[in-house]
Amino acid sequence: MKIALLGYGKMGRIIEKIAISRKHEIVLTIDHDNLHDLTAENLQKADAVIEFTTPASVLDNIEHCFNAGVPIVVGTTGWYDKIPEIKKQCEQDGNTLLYASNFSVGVNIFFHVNRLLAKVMNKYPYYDVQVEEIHHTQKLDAPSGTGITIAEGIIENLDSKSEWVNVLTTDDKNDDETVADNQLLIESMRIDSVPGTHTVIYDSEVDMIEFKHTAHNRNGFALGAVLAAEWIHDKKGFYSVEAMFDFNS
Ligand SMILES: NC(=O)C1=CN([C@@H]2O[C@H](COP(=O)(O)OP(=O)(O)OC[C@H]3O[C@@H](n4cnc5c(N)ncnc54)[C@H](OP(=O)(O)O)[C@@H]3O)[C@@H](O)[C@H]2O)C=CC1
Ligand SMILES: O=C(O)C1=N[C@H](C(=O)O)C[C@H](O)C1
Repeated sequence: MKIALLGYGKMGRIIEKIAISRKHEIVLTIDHDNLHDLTAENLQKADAVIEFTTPASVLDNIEHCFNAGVPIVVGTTGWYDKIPEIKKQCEQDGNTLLYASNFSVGVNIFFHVNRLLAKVMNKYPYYDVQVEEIHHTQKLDAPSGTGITIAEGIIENLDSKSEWVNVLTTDDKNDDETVADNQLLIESMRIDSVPGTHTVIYDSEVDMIEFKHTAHNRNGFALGAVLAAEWIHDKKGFYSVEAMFDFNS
């Protein structure tokens, strides 16, 4: 398969290696220094695009791929308030996009079990729940996309929570934020070069249940993104990565 990479940072570089190891060809690589090469003609050389850039550039990149008629796999986080608009554009105009807040197999198993656990915890209302996420200090967005997906999985299945709120603990002005009973706290921490750690904590007066995923490196994210490009390149429409993993079947 021919793949175009939008973003050649920490993720773009690992995705390139994994794609080549799976016998794909990288036909275009776009980063900040060669944005002039981001043309429909160049994008159309690829069977699929893999996009890992920044929250500020992802929407323009999606538009470029839609205009060029090339399927896009989006790994960038921090744009999810625009999902309804993008989904509509896919459905109306026959565009193709697959996104994931986290492409790793382990995290997608975690997402699935997190939903099941939240359902179980409905029977035990004396446990309160919160989500913690830890990432490297270069991360631009908070909470993490993965943290949001985990929180949404809890809110959809646990009757006591109806919205999430975020506290970035390095941000002093948020330290005193109070959390209402119906709110699910996502606590974000930025520490050194941590690739991504997510924990769901159910706490009661007598004990605590911790459900945790720790990424040891970025290889799992990158492999998942390449698998997604392989899965989507001949499809049409708007997909989340859940459709690819399909744990319910
Ligand atoms: N879904 C998932 O599984 C995962 C998602 N992510 C997400 O992916 C995104 C990228 O992560 P990561 O690779 O670690 O970040 P990096 O900052 O290492 O890389 C992003 C790259 O994109 C470049 N860039 C900026 N603007 C553009 C543009 N308009 N077009 C093309 N390239 C551009 C940056 O250049 P410059 O530095 O010069 O600005 C940089 O090289 C983040 O949003 C992160 O949260 C990360 C890991 C896993
Ligand atoms: O920025 C990162 O590094 C990561 N971002 C994704 C997120 O926001 O959840 C996925 C992973 O945790 C790494």
